Amino acid sequence: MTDGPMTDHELPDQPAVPEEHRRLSRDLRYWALVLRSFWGLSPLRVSALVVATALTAAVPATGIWLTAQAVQAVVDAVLHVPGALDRLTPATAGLVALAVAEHVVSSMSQYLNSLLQLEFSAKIGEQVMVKGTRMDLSAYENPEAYDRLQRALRESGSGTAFEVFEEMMRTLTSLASLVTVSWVLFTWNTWIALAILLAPLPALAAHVVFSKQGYAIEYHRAQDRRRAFYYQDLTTTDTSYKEVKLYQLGPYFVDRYRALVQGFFRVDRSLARRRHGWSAALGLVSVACSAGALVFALRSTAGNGKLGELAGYLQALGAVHAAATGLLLGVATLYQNTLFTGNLFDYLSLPEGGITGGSRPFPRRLTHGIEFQDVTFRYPGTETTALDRLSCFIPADTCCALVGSNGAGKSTVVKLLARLYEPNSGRILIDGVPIEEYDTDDLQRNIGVVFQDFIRYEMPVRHNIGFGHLDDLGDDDRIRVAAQASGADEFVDQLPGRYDTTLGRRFEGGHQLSGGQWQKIALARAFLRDAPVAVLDEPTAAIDPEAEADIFGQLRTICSQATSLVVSHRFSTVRIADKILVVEGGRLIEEGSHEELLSLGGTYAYLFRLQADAYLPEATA
Ligand SMILES: Nc1ncnc2c1ncn2[C@@H]1O[C@H](COP(=O)(O)OP(=O)(O)OP(=O)(O)O)[C@@H](O)[C@H]1O
Repeated sequence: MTDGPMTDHELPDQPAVPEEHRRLSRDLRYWALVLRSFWGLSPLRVSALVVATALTAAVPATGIWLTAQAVQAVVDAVLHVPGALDRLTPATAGLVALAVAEHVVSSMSQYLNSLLQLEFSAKIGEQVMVKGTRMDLSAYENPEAYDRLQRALRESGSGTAFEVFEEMMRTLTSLASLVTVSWVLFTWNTWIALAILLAPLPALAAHVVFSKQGYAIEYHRAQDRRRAFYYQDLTTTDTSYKEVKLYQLGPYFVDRYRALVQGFFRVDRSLARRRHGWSAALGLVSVACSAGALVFALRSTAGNGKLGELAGYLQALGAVHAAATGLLLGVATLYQNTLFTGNLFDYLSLPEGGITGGSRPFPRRLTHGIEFQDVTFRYPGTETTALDRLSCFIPADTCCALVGSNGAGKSTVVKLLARLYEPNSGRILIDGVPIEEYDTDDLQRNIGVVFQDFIRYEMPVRHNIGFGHLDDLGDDDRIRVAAQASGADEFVDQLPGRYDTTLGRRFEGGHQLSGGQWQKIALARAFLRDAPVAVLDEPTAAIDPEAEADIFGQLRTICSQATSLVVSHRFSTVRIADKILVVEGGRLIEEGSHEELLSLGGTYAYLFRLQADAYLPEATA
């Protein structure tokens, strides 16, 4: 994919709307999903809305008929036709009653609509969140899947699903209005009825065609839109500000953004030109048709003297135009919004968490250990082999270190152990039992992981640590003990609200921490978990040497109570491990204790000496 936006040249004449989206059956499925969602919110309100819709639909035809009756009664009264005034009174009363009823029903519909909209937007946001928690990690790490997720998120906030529901109701109303008005008109004169009914069609056909194209453009633009947002993000967030400023990257990102947005504009402008050109041209055909209907109606009335019907035709011209416009715009908007809403419902109906486990509870303490047997793994959608028949053993109640150069596969080992991915081949055994036999939730509850890119929750310290074990959120003692273990207690005690101080800058009163302090908080979170398996991916990277020494002491304590895996580039951390596993290119190349590996004189010894020399050049000279 190039970095430039889609240009006019790349835009196909017949846009490549994905095949799936062309199918009516698919749209019907989305409509059914929309209806089911709204019905689920409140069957009573939806039923009331359907009744209101039916009543609204009957208004134009009733109005036309009553107007014709009233006008004819007036004409007859002027001509002194007997009984004319008797017909005028009920027709007038009917028109008044109709106006009142229309007002009441329309107010009620608006109220019901706004309630449903509020309920739906609250509910759908929650559903998207819940779904996000149930998706596999691959949905976040694979660009295509991530795009889909972003589109769904956009739809959940944009209200298009509600518009689909609203349009469905409006389309039904317009359709029913057209049918009832046609019925009245056809009873008067077939040709006039046909002319009136067909008049709006040409002008609106263009809208349907161009809505499809509009959608196709947006659909294919998803990546570029995301890129544009990304450039915006880089120039407007606190985390990127310093580097963007000092490297003077601002103008570059603005230029990239501008190039993308101008590309969007060019394509949109071209579409707008064609859309409006065609609409104007076809609109003329509609105007001609309406004029023809008017001429017919006038001539016919001149012949038969039915002025009541003429009044009905004149009113019908407006009513049919409104209903047909409502219908076709409704269908076009419905079509477009259905496609967008499809993103949301497709996402909500994606298969959840392909990684399923068995029912075996995870052991409270390992007795044998963790074993990778010939494990091979490729990230979904890639050809790179991240782990290549990796075999290694982490004995129970020991502290193992995983070392290797960048991209060697260390974090991938952590992800497989935490069941965020499944190996393509090979087995992972925990206490001799294949990992997939354990209940996945239980397994994940029993692994305390500190990821390299741990989360900095912009919430109080208590939550930042308490999230390690939610049940302990209110247990001050346990939270403090965990903070002591990671060395976080010292600076937390200096914070204005201590454990209730909000961290980060996003929210009012927030207190920003240094990188190392955040890391200590993340460690405290893992310590609180008190899990039988502890995995620390670069646990001390941002921590000062003094604190590091303290944390090592704690790590030793943890290691004596849990089976631990420490991923680190710092050999001062690594050397405390009982066993060190050296990986390269996704394979285990060396293993043993620090001393054993040093005497082996292989990769580990080389890397260790490299680092030690950097610290103590004279000592090792
Ligand atoms: N989400 C991903 N999608 C595709 N490939 C990935 C993904 N994450 C890692 N890889 C690839 O898998 C291989 C192993 O990556 P991994 O992150 O496990 O290395 P690592 O040893 O932890 O590296 P580092 O020391 O830099 O953290 C690398 O070739 C990397 O490019």
